[in-house]
Amino acid sequence: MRGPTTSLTPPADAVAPARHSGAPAPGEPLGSHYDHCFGCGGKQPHGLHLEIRAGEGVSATAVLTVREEHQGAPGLAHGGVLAAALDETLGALGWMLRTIAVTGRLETDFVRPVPVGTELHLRAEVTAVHGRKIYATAAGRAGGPEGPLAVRAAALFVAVEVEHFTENGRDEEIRAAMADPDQVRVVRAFEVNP
Ligand SMILES: CCCCCCCCCCCCCCCC(=O)SCCNC(=O)CCNC(=O)[C@H](O)C(C)(C)COP(=O)(O)OP(=O)(O)OC[C@H]1O[C@@H](n2cnc3c(N)ncnc32)[C@H](O)[C@@H]1OP(=O)(O)O
Repeated sequence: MRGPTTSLTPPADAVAPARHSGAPAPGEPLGSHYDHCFGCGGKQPHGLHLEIRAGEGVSATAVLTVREEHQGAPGLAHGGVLAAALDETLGALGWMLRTIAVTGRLETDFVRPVPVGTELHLRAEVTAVHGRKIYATAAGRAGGPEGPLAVRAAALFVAVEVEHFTENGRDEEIRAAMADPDQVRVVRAFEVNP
């Protein structure tokens, strides 16, 4: 039996990504997809609280300020926290395509250590689309958008229906999410994909 293709190189017949006509203008916040999300949720006390903004084309940006609670070694960020920030910024690209998509594969290179207090400037972009598969890359630079490269990632996201969440999530949270008009608006925004 054949498993999933794990290559992060788009196939030859992949197409260029198309920015959705309803995507926010470059610089505008994309908003959180879920209040309790570890990456972007405003109501998640343990979260990264990333405010992700639309970029040019099919790209997005965010700034992670590395805090004490993000440490993995004395004074240095934990790699898993940095990978989560990359994953979240990449995940927000779904807003630019108006497609609900989840991470299938995330490959991360940790290029240099990231001290507590660093402002890590993240930028993610979709590079290609092949059916349900969305190929994307991301980078995190220390101190500014042109600062030294600290982390980078290549990823494959897979487009899913809202049932991916309703059929797999815990009932309690699903019920609460579907009773929240703001959350329903988020889902509707994704469903309108002409
Ligand atoms: C009610 C509330 C609503 C809330 C509304 C919120 C909306 C906005 C949510 C946004 C959220 C973002 C948040 C941050 C990003 C995360 O962190 S997402 C969380 C982490 N990711 C996950 O939990 C995903 C878990 N994995 C899965 O569910 C399934 O494996 C997947 C990824 C959906 C794929 O399963 P599938 O749908 O059965 O697809 P499948 O047919 O196996 O594969 C389709 C294609 O993808 C390829 N593929 C699949 N997996 C892989 C892989 N790992 N590597 C390479 N290729 C792969 C296959 O080879 C296949 O390719 P082709 O044969 O078509 O060429």
